[in-house]
Amino acid sequence: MRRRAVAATRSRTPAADAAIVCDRLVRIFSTDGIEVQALQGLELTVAQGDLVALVGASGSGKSTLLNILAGLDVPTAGSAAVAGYDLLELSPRDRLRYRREAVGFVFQQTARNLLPFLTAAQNVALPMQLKGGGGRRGARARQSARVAEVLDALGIGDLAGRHPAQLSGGQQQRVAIAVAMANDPKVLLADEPTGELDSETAATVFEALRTVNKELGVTVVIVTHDPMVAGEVRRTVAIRDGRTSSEVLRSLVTDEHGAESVSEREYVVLDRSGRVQLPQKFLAALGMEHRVAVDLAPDRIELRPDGDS
Ligand SMILES: Nc1ncnc2c1ncn2[C@@H]1O[C@H](COP(=O)(O)OP(=O)(O)OP(=O)(O)O)[C@@H](O)[C@H]1O
Repeated sequence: MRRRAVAATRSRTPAADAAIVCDRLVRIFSTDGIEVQALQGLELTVAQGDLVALVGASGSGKSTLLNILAGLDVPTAGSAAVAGYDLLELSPRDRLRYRREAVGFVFQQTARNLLPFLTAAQNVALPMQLKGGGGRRGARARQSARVAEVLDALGIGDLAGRHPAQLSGGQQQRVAIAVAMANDPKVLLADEPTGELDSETAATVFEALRTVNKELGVTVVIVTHDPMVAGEVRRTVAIRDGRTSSEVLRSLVTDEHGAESVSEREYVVLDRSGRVQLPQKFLAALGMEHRVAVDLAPDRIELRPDGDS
C-alpha cells in the first residue's frame, strides 16, 4: 500500500507547476488585548497532484494554515496562492466561488461534514446545486451522473440512499470526501480526517483520499496526528511555532536484484532568507548555542561550534 503511494508520486518536482504557494505567511489573532502569532512567516510550496501530510504539535498553527488555504480565514501578512487564486486579493464573490469550486474541505468531526436530513447522494449533489446551473434538465442529469461517479470512485455507490445516521464514522468521512469532490476542485484539504476513527477505519478513509489524489489527479493536503497517514505519503511537512521546520521525503528505490523498498530522508527547511532550524539534538550533541562558525566547502556548508578552528 505504502509502496503504491510513493510510486504514484515519485516523479513530481515540487517547484514546477505548484498548486499551493505560501510565502512569509503571518496570522496574528488578537483577543482581549492579547496577540497570538499563530503563523510566523510560514513558507510552503505544494506541487500539483501531490499528496502531503502536515504534522506538528498542538497549537503549532496547522489548522490556522488550513483555514487560510480553504478561504475561511485571511492572513495578516504574506502571500498565499492556491490553484491560481491569490487568497489575499479575493473579492467576497470570488472567495465564495473559490470555496465552492477550487477547494474541497473535510473536517475531523464527521457530523460537521454532512447534513443529517439529506441522503449521501443528496449531500454530494448540494454543492453542485449551490454552484448553480442545475435548473435545466440536462444539467440535472449531469449532476446525478457526477454524484454516481464520485460515490463509485470512492467505493460507496451502494450507500447513496442512506442518511448520515445510517452510516459508520468511516463511511461518513468517505461521503464527506465525495461532497468535497462534487465540484471537481483542484485541491482537497482535510483537517484530521481520521482523528475520530479507529485505525482500521482510518485506513479506509486514507485509501479514499489516496484514490482522489491518484485517480482524479487532485492535490491533497492532510493535517494529521495519525502516524499511519503521515508515514504513507510521499512528503510529510512538520510545522513548529507557526513555521515549516522540517520535511520527510519518501521515494521508491530498486536494488540490483530488482527488489523495491521505500527510502526515507529527513530535511530541514531552508527559507527564502537563508534561515534553517537545526535539529535540537544535533545542537546539543556538539554544545552549539548562540552562534556557530559557517564555512563554505566545494560541495557543502559546514557549521562548527563557536571557537573551533
Ligand atoms: N480564532 C482564534 N483566536 C485566537 N487564537 C487562536 C485562534 N485560532 C487559533 N488560535 C491560536 O493560534 C495558535 C495556533 O492554533 P492552531 O489551531 O492553528 O494549531 P494546531 O496546530 O492546529 O493545533 P491542534 O493540533 O491542537 O489542532 C494557538 O496558540 C491557538 O490558541
